[in-house]
Amino acid sequence: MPSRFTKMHGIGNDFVIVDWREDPPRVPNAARVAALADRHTGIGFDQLISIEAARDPSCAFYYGIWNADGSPSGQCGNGVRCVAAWLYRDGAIDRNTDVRLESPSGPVTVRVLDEGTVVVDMGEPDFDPASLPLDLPAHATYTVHVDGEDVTFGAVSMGNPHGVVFVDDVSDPRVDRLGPLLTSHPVFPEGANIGFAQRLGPDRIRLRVHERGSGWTRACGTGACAAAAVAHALGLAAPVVAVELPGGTLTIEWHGPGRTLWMTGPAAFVFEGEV
Ligand SMILES: N[C@@H](CCC[C@H](N)C(=O)O)C(=O)O
Repeated sequence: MPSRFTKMHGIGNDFVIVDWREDPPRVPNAARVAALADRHTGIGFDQLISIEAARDPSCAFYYGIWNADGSPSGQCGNGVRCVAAWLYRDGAIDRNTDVRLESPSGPVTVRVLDEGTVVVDMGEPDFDPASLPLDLPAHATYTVHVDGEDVTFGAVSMGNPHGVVFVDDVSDPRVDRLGPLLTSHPVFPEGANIGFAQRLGPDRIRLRVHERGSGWTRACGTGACAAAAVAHALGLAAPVVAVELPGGTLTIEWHGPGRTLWMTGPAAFVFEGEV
């Protein structure tokens, strides 16, 4: 792994970004990633993100994503905004211009509005259980038995797996208990990111996300997309929703099946480093 990195965050979901554009594709050692992610003895981050040469010729660059435990992911909403801001600062892409970037789960389109704000076309939310994967027959919502209680959730893939549980209050201790249990529930054979969504009105959701491979994070971009998409599909949300996470707010716009979903939010530089 090259020693230089950029520390960034998207509303408190923090990343180490590494520039591997000149290097052949590689998979970092999971134990090494976990050691670097350690907040006491490493750099500390929720995800490691590499910027690499695109494999798909229709895309400008590829980005790889690894969680704090070293496991790979297919998508990262806050991360892709940071990748776009990094590429803009580097002079590799222009502002106010649509640029296709390749994630492990396929292309997304980013537009840097200024160095601190990025709009992303995240593609169409995929409610097919096989896409997560989720080992249950397709339905609007699913109910599983967890720790002595029945828990109902909606499920969607945003390029990575999400379960969304609607709750009266995201600060309820029940949320802290259920998050890790649902993330590793056997109905999700590859694990899942679990969002707990408190509906504040048709255009506002408060959300906390327990992320697969990284635990509770201050924000999860794909989690915000998933919560807005599930809420819209259940008739609980308008097409444009402000999703309040502990670290800040994202704007999510989705007009329903057949349409792609847009996420708008900030990307911030923290420091440059070397290990
Ligand atoms: N923080 C991310 C999601 C990162 C990946 C996730 N933990 C997974 O394993 O799928 C975001 O902003 O979307």
